Amino acid sequence: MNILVIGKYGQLASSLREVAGEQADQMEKHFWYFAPSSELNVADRKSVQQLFARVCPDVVVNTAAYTQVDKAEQEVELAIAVNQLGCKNLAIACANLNIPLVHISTDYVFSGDHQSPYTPGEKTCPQNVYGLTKYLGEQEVMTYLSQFVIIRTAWVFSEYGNNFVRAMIKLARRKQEFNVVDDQVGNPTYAGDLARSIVEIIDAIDAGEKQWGIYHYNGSSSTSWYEFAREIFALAHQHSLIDQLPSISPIASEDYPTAAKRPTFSAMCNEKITRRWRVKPSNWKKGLMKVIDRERQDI
Ligand SMILES: NC(=O)C1=CN([C@@H]2O[C@H](COP(=O)(O)OP(=O)(O)OC[C@H]3O[C@@H](n4cnc5c(N)ncnc54)[C@H](OP(=O)(O)O)[C@@H]3O)[C@@H](O)[C@H]2O)C=CC1
Ligand SMILES: Cc1cn([C@H]2C[C@H](O)[C@@H](COP(=O)(O)OP(=O)(O)O[C@H]3O[C@@H](C)C(=O)[C@@H](O)[C@H]3O)O2)c(=O)[nH]c1=O
Repeated sequence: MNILVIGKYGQLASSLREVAGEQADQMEKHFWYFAPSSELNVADRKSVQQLFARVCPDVVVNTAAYTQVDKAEQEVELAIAVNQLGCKNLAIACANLNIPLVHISTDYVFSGDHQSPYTPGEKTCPQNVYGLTKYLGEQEVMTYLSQFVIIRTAWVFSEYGNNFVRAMIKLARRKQEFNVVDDQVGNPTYAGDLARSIVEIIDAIDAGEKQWGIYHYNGSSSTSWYEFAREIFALAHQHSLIDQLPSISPIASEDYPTAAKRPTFSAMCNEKITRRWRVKPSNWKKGLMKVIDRERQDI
């Protein structure tokens, strides 16, 4: 199959390149084309159509998004252009070619007032601009296309780009004391696991499977940002990535003011995606170890 991935240097796109590159059979079975933002602006309908005409994809994976949660509160138009209009352009281009779109969305479409993991059919109620624009992007995909797999994921981290794990490690090298919020709970997701699952879903689509719909994919257990930070530091210290364990204090969200409000609880249920597409949920603790290993190699 000709697989067109929208995005090349973002963290999920980088993990997809690594996973696809690692598996010899992937390179034999499929042709992977990764389009960076310098080549394709998803908000520009004409350039989307031109790229599709050139690559002639059999399936498209959209990893591109405006992902700066706090900045989105100011840059509303840009967030809408990428996260909503971009999805509309991709969905229409896929519909014209009669091909499926695998699109990535977020746990931030939910309000966070739940006590048990959100299932894909549950009511959405975004609390911030980023979450709202991602929700609107989902709606565009469902309006213009019938063949889609929307994968909502959460708290993604990896060896690449900016993410909470790498930010914490950087912070620990500069500061010995800081505060981390303890009243926001979610399921971290290792981008390498999500990438592997996307590859498996593409293989299943190639084999004729058509379970179109919305799915949730995140880590198999929940934690707070504070507890997550503690695990990051414990492992980083144990494996000599940082010299000293920093002292971190758990705080309430109201004591860590941010431009965007975040959901207090956004754990999502993996049951539907594991049953229908037979993928494994992310083992984020193993993923964390891989990121720490890579950081050590890079010292
Ligand atoms: N990071 C997280 O914690 C989470 C992310 N998600 C979702 O997962 C997906 C992947 O996120 P992640 O890899 O972390 O995000 P990144 O911010 O690391 O990467 C975003 C990507 O979007 C591309 N991009 C941005 N603007 C445009 C544009 N106008 N046209 C084309 N491409 C553009 C960038 O291009 P380039 O490659 O050139 O830099 C980059 O590849 C996104 O849909 C995001 O909403 C969901 C939940 C959690
Ligand atoms: C750096 C830092 C953050 N925090 C808090 C702020 C926030 O509530 C929480 C997480 O911060 P971040 O800004 O790294 O995470 P955030 O950008 O909110 O992460 C989100 O990104 C988007 C793209 C998604 O789709 C979500 O699933 C989620 O992963 O940690 C602290 O409490 N102390 C700190 O020192």
